[in-house]
Amino acid sequence: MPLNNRMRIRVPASTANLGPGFDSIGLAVNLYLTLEVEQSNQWEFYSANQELADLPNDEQHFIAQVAIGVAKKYGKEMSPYKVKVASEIPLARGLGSSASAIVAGIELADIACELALTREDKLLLATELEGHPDNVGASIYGGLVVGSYQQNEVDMLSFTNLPFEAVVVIPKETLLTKDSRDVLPKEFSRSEAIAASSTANLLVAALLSENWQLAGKMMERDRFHQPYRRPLIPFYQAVENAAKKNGAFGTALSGAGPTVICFTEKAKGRKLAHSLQQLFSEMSVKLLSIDYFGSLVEDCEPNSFQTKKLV
Ligand SMILES: Nc1ncnc2c1ncn2[C@@H]1O[C@H](COP(=O)(O)OP(=O)(O)OP(=O)(O)O)[C@@H](O)[C@H]1O
Ligand SMILES: N[C@@H](CCO)C(=O)O
Repeated sequence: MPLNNRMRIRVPASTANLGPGFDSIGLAVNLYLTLEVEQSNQWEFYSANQELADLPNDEQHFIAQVAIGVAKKYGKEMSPYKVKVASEIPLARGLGSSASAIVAGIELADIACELALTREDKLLLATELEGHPDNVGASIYGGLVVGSYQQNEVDMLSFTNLPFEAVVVIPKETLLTKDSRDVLPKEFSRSEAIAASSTANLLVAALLSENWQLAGKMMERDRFHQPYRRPLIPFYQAVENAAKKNGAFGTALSGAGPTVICFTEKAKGRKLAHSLQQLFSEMSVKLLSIDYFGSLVEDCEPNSFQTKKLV
């Protein structure tokens, strides 16, 4: 369907890795990037979010660039759109903001150019742009995703009905994924690779069999990235200790950080969130549930949220 009327695109945030599942495991959570789009004679971006205020307001906007690039890949020309953006996903904090923007751009190109992309097509396009499938997979499919990106293919499974929830501790400071990847080793020895991948394998088995104690142990045993990134996150240990004392079964760095994510069994998150907010009052503490819908496109009423033009 060509995009003549106003449409809404909604994409969930995501947390990647869950400890040892580096570049492979992702979980969609209930914070959203929402776009209202309608055809226009030029690209225009509007938002009421202060955090998005410094982004370009024209064709240079990241979401426009993604949409234009995807259309081009399919031999189509992307016509310009007026885009209103609302986001609950903090930028560069480890909650998949760039992945959600990539998925939104792909969804926009799909509906605008009638590409009829499948979820698998969107996953491959998004993975090529992001470099790994964990965040984008969760944002597209929803739920818990486990994926592998090799030889220009992405294989992924997604899981629903997961009886756990999460509390995130989000600092004010940003940490760009690029900077947080720069501190990681380029290579691992065979024994390190076996330890790291066996930990990730067992994490998946533990989560899916609801063995929370073992899942938490595997989150802490990550060998791929957390040992190298922890020095960048001075409050990590304090959050982990407090989370354990207050009912979390596991703690991990959310994506590339600096947000720290703590997991509890269902219905135990509220108490944990309350305790962590009291202890870490200078940070934003949020109780999150799992999103099982993934990205959605629907018709919408005009002006369903307030915005102003980006400058
Ligand atoms: N809604 C958005 N619109 C335009 N650009 C965005 C948007 N969200 C994120 N970005 C771009 O992505 C950058 C952040 O990407 P980065 O990969 O560093 O962090 P992240 O995706 O939030 O964290 P992580 O990948 O660890 O989950 C921002 O600085 C901005 O350039
Ligand atoms: N798997 C990625 C997620 C952040 O983009 C990382 O940890 O760097």
